[in-house]
Amino acid sequence: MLPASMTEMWATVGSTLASVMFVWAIVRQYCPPDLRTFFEAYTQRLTSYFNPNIQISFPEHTVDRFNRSEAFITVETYLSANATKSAKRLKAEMGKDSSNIVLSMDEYERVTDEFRGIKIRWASTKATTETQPISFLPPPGKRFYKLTFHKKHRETITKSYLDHVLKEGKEIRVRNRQRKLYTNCPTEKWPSYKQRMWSSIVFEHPAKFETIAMEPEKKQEIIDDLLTFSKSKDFYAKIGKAWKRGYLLHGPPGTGKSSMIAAMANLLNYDIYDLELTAVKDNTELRKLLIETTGKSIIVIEDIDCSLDLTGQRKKNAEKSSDEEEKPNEKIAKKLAKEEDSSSKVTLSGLLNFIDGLWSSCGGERLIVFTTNYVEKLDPALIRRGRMDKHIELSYCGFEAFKVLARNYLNLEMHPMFDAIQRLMGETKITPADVAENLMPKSSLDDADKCLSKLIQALEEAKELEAAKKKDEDVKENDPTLKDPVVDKDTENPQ
Ligand SMILES: Nc1ncnc2c1ncn2[C@@H]1O[C@H](COP(=O)(O)OP(=O)(O)OP(=O)(O)O)[C@@H](O)[C@H]1O
Ligand SMILES: [Mg+2]
Repeated sequence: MLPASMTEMWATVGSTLASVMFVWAIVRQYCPPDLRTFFEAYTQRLTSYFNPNIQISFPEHTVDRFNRSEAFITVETYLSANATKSAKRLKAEMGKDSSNIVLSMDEYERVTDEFRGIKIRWASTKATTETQPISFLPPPGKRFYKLTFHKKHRETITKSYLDHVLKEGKEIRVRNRQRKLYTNCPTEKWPSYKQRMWSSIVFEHPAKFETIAMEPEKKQEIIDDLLTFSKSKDFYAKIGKAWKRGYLLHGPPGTGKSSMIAAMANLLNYDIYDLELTAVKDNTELRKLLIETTGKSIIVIEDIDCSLDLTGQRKKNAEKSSDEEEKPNEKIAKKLAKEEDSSSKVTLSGLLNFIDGLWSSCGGERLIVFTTNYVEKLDPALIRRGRMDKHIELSYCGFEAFKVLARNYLNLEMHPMFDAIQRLMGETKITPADVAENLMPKSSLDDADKCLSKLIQALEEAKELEAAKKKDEDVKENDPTLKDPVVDKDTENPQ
């Protein structure tokens, strides 16, 4: 039992505390705001004098209050991945694609993190804001994360730990984000505020480098090239070059150019901007589109030879013919050509600027990929190294490429029919798309033998067709009377 004097003392302490709190409540309510702020600031200074800890807070909303602060989101991501392992109260929210649940620290929860042996405390707090005027904006500084550490670690925390949190948080965000496939909207719709320059869907193409059929060494070379590029931020900065790289994929139809672009995006975790050049009005619009793209992306222009008159030849010829005598039909044709021309005025120089002009450096970490079936038609300026740094030829299916397809489609490593296929592939040309189509089982009764027989049959047919064509050409070669009349397309009369 406590002695009487002790009991009395506790009673006095208790009643004094109650009185102080009562008086403080009165002061808080009736004290003029200026005086109250003065008191609070003074108390803060007094406590911080004795408190050995330092606090850094990351408020959710920045001054403009519309956007969530980047720092807050990054810290939130970092903590969701790292600290939620130890937190006892978690908050569950639906992920962006509504297919997964994202966990984060609940409000007023605390967790500890460790960095180079230093203990760091994180708390998720909510500021109790005074009554707000009616506003459509989110209340200022509503939620924030608070980082607390001992003042002797100030240097390490502010210099190294915060960098580590931001870097890791950003990496997790990139890993978790949903990738998008963008396409440019027709320019006449831009002024509408609802219409964006790029519209997007979620990018979920299953192509991977493992499923692309090509020689293993060539494939490895491309993978190494891409991975080296994605890790070369500092190197590009050192050599004074914008962090971007151009790829030209060329080859006959059905050899895997589009599939390779999807595989590239999946390998590097990049978005794809599929640029439809014919829908772009002029060079200025092209530049605007470029500015709207983000980093970690692949800008694709498919069939570049069809998108533009990039050879610079045809127009010159057309101009030349205008000096000569004009027939009525020619006049109409020219008028039509002019009208067509006004729909897209993107020029070769505009495109070159798009690739490596000053504007192209904004954003960084971008691949620019052109595809074409006819590389020889392109202007050499467009595809010179430095613009299109790496030229990749995707060609007809070789035996090594066939083995990749056989593994993917039929789960086959070896088969007695492989020898016949290898021989035939040496004698004739077939695209990977045709091989893939033959290897694809069409019913539950189609087994490996049936699919391989179908492929052999297709190869034999292709071989016969090629032989017949060659024979035809040889006959024409030896008999000049059978040769086709030579037609110059550029000067051809459009009658
Ligand atoms: N190298 C390849 N590896 C695996 N599959 C391939 C390959 N090439 C073609 N295919 C198959 O053929 C289909 C068509 O290929 P893809 O669209 O990539 O060809 P492309 O070269 O882009 O043709 P185009 O020049 O006509 O655009 C793909 O869906 C894929 O299944
Ligand atoms: Mg394609």
